[in-house]
Amino acid sequence: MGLQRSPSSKQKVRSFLKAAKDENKSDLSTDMRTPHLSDPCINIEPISLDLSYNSWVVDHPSALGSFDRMMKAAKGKRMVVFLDYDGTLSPIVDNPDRAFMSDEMRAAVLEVAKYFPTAIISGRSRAKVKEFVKLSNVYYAGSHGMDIMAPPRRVKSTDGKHHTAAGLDRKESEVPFQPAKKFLPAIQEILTKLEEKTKAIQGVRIEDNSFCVSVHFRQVREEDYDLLEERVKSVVESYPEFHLTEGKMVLEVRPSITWNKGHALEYLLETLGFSNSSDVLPVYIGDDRTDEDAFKVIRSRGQGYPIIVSSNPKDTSALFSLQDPSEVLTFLSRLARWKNLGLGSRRKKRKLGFLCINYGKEGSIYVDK
Ligand SMILES: O=P(O)(O)OC[C@H]1O[C@H](O[C@H]2O[C@H](CO)[C@@H](O)[C@H](O)[C@H]2O)[C@H](O)[C@@H](O)[C@@H]1O
Repeated sequence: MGLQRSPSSKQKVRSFLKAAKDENKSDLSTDMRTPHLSDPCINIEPISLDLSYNSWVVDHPSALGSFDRMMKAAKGKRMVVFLDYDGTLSPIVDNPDRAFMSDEMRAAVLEVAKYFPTAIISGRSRAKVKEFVKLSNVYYAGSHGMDIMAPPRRVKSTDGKHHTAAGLDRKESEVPFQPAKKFLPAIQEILTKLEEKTKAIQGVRIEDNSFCVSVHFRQVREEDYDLLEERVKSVVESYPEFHLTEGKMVLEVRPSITWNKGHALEYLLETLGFSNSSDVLPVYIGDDRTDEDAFKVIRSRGQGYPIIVSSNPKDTSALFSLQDPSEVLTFLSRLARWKNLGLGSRRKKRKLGFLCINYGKEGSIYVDK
C-alpha cells in the first residue's frame, strides 16, 4: 500500500492523474492512484488508463437518467435504502469535522425514510454520523458497519417462526450490534500511539471512529507521505489482529474480522425483517472503496440497485452511478416524490370510490365499485 501522491515516472500515468486530480481535488480512489512497484494491484493500472468517463458511464448508467426504468422494475418490490455518509450525503472537505450535510439533503433523506426503511452505513463512529445527520427515522451503522443500532436479530425456533434472540430486548426496540467489541481497548491504545508517533508531521489528523481509527493525510505535504506511512505501519505492525486499509486521503486501522459494509447491509436486512424475501430490493448509494463490499452483496443477491457516487471512472461493482452529492440529492428527492405520487394516486382512486384489491407481494389493483 502506498499513499496517494503525484506520479514521478510514466508520462501516461502523470497526465491521467493530473486530469483526475484537477477534477476531483485529489480524491483519487486507490484503484487509480500512482502504483508502488510493490503494489499487488499494479496490473489494474492499464485498464484504468483506457477508461474515460463517457465510456465508463455506459457501463454504469446514471441513476437519474435510468430513474424511470429503475422504478418500473421496482414496482411491487419492497425497497430498502442504504446510504454512505462522506462523499455521498456530504461533499468531501478538508476538515473531517466540518463535513456537514445540507438542510436540503437532510430533508430529502427524511422524506425517503418516511416511505422506505433507510439506514446510513458510514466509516465514522455511529455517534458522529448521527450528530451530522440528525434524523430519528433512519438506522445508523458506524465504523464501517462494526457498530449497528437496529432491531434485535431474530432467531428461528422449532415452530418455524421468527423470535427475537433470547436475552435481547423483546419489545423490538433497537439494540447495538458490535462484532468488534473485544478490540475496543486495543483500539484506544493504537489511537494514543498513532497520535504520539505522528504529532510531528504537519497536517495529520487522527480521527477516533470507535471501532477503527482514521489517519487523515489530506493536509499533509507530499514530501511527508513516506514518513507518515512508515510511522503508521510501525504502530500497526505490533498489533497482529489489526490491519490497514486506504480510503480517500485516509489510512484506516481496523480489526481483522470478517465484517464490512456488505455484512452490515445483510445484517440490517435480516433484523428489519427482509431476510430471504424474494421481493426485497436494496438500494445502496456510496462513493468509497468500502462501499464496494455492499455493492457486491447486492449483486450477489441478484436484486437491487448498487449506485456509485463518482465523477471519475473507476473499477466498481456498482451497476449505476451518480456524479456527486448534488445528484444524490436529486435522486433521493425523486425517489420520495415517486413513492408519494404512487400513494397519492392510490388515495385519490379510493376517494373516487374505487375498490382496492390487495394482492400482497404482487401489489394491488383498483376496480370500479
Ligand atoms: O463511509 P463514509 O461515511 O464515507 O466515511 C469514510 C471516511 O469519511 C471521512 O473521511 C473522508 O471525508 C472527509 C470529509 O469530507 C475528508 O476530509 C477525508 O479526506 C475523507 O477520507 C471520515 O473522516 C473518515 O473517518 C471515514 O472513514
